Amino acid sequence: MQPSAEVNQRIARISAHLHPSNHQMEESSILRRASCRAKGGAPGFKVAILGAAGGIGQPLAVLMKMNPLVSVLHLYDVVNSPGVTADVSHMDTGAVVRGFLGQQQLEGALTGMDIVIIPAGIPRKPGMTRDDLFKINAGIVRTLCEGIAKCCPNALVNLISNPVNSTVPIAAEVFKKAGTYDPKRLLGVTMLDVVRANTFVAEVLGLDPREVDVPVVGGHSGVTILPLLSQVKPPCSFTPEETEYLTNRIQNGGTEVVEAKAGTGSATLSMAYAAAKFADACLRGLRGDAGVVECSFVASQVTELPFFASKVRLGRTGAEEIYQLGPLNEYERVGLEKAKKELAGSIHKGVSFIRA
Ligand SMILES: NC(=O)C1=CN([C@@H]2O[C@H](COP(=O)(O)OP(=O)(O)OC[C@H]3O[C@@H](n4cnc5c(N)ncnc54)[C@H](O)[C@@H]3O)[C@@H](O)[C@H]2O)C=CC1
Ligand SMILES: O=C([O-])CC(=O)C(=O)O
Repeated sequence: MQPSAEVNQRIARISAHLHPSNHQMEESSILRRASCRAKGGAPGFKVAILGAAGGIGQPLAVLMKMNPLVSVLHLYDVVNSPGVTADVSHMDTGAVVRGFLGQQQLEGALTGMDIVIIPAGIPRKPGMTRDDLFKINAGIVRTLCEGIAKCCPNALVNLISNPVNSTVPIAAEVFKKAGTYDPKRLLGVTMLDVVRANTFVAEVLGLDPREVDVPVVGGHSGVTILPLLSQVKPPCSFTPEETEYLTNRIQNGGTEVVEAKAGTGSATLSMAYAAAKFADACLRGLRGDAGVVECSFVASQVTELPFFASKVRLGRTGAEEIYQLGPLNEYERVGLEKAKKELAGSIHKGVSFIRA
């Protein structure tokens, strides 16, 4: 017996879905959406990941697909996004997943998004500083932010690509140029420093890391990463040796992973966890939850520098309140001066990249 026209159509649809060529990908996801009942109607937020096929992007896509606050998840990359999308889309969680490949699909990836998370760009190899990534990643961030300014100017941007101390100022300048800049909506992701600090401090204190809260301020590179160990919760004290050990370990956590990975990349799994934790905080803020506070590298008046990482309260419009640093001890005051000196140069480098 010959299959009916309807069955043939259904088979063709399934086949396009399972084997999407790069060009077919968007078309097949449109067919898929048209053929599914009641999908995409769930309440929730729309999230895009740019660089979704990378070391951070892939596990982050899994974690965001698991987040019940996400109703639509767009996965964009310049390579391999069809495979990652097909894979993640099979998870039986609520979010509808759509894939986008290459610059010509950037608009589709961004239109209508509430949050855009950016882990696009090259990672470090042993012997490199984060600033060594500037040459390549600055241009990538500029292009992606031009897309955001055009397609979703009101989205919250979670910027992960290094060097964060320069890429956040780059993004700000792109948005200013486009006339869409809202400092509350541009958030440099420094959450991994907090995640590491909580873990290392908990180890020293013999506590569960989930009970520990360490504010980490400044920026996201070397001495600009400044853990405020005098403000750890639950309240505790450290010997000078413990303070020195913890500060160094937190500041060099990224390098520890880069060296252990021996040329194959930098932190991806812990970073995906940290990025998902931060994005979840942003989503809860957007939903209107009270008291959502995390550290982030943002436009700031906490110091004389135009950008600085500190605790921020996340709300319906982004970083709605930026907290002062609070009382610092002598060790932290010296650290703050070192951090500001290096940060000033990195911020200037980012700003000049767009203004020059
Ligand atoms: N903020 C933080 O705490 C951390 C930041 N990072 C940074 O995150 C970035 C990504 O790291 P990994 O995922 O390990 O690198 P990766 O190389 O594994 O992945 C990067 C992805 O970006 C994609 N990509 C490149 N150009 C693109 C473009 N124009 N548009 C969209 N996608 C593009 C690549 O195709 C690749 O799939 C690096 O710059 C790294 O230094 C890494 C760890 C922590
Ligand atoms: O160290 C790197 O290059 C990646 C990174 O930012 C981190 O792990 O904190």
